[in-house]
Amino acid sequence: MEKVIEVKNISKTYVKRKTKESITAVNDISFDVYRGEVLGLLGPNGAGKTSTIKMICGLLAQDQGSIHINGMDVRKDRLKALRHISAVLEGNRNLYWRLTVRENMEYFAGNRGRSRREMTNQIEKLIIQFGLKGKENELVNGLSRGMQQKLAIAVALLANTEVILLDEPTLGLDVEISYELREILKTIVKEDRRTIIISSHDMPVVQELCDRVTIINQGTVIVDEKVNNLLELFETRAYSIKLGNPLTENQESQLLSTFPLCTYKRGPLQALVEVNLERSDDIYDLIEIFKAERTIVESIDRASIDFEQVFMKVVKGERNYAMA
Ligand SMILES: Nc1ncnc2c1ncn2[C@@H]1O[C@H](COP(=O)(O)OP(=O)(O)OP(=O)(O)O)[C@@H](O)[C@H]1O
Repeated sequence: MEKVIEVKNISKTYVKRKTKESITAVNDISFDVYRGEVLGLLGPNGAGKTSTIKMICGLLAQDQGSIHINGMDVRKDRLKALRHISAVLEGNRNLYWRLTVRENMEYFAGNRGRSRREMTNQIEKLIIQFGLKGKENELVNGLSRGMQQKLAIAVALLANTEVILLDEPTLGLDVEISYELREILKTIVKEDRRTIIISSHDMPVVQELCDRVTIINQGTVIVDEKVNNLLELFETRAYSIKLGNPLTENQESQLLSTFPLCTYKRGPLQALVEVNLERSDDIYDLIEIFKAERTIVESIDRASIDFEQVFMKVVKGERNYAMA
């Protein structure tokens, strides 16, 4: 597969003006994005996602390292490289507030070698796809936040660039709009096969849309893996164990010290342990804890897991999330 975006060893340190304190937001990050791939750029607050996206679209200069888009250096060949990118950044909408929905679309579609008819057809298609029908002649100013966000993404698509960067596309939207946007993006991803980077805290969006994720924490990459592989890996390790009698206090504290990320739910007569067994030997440690007080194990089942749980486990630093 052909690399469209190549991020090599980039770093960025900010120096606070008042205190002169320096903050390393990005520390030697590298990753590639291949043609037609949807990459999720994830990480907890302050991990360095927005800084990374801003460097990719040339809004922020890295201190070290290089970024190439279709082989063009974003710093040295800036204009040529940026011709391939459209970005929707958080809180920085690519829209004119005093123009209507349709005027914005027509303005940003530009010509880009397309005939007027072709452009009008694409605008019509996006108006329907993004649920903007009936709003075409309204000023952006008066639209709801969800509508503005949908229009911002539609406008980014209209530029017909190969690369689209979406920073937190569903942030601050209510559940319904967020779901609707996710479904629209799903169709676009399937139909268009553009190369997309999505930075998001919205794990259902990531699970549904992304082929691969790069997870960063404190400015460095901690995981770069296909979404399905990560889910599979954690699924094969997640167990749900039903106990016929609750654990003693001593057993409970041993369980939580051996498996700090497990959950223990105690009922009056029964109990449930949900645990991730990272190494095959872990099962023996677990059984030893139950055996010590002759606890009845009623069943051991594989637990289902979603991407939100995978993300939390990776970020909280389970001992070994690398692929076996
Ligand atoms: N202009 C700036 N000046 C000083 N520090 C900054 C600046 N921009 C970002 N930072 C700091 O750099 C670190 C990384 O910030 P960045 O916005 O890239 O992270 P993020 O992963 O996008 O976070 P979030 O999910 O909260 O948006 C944070 O500690 C942030 O406070």
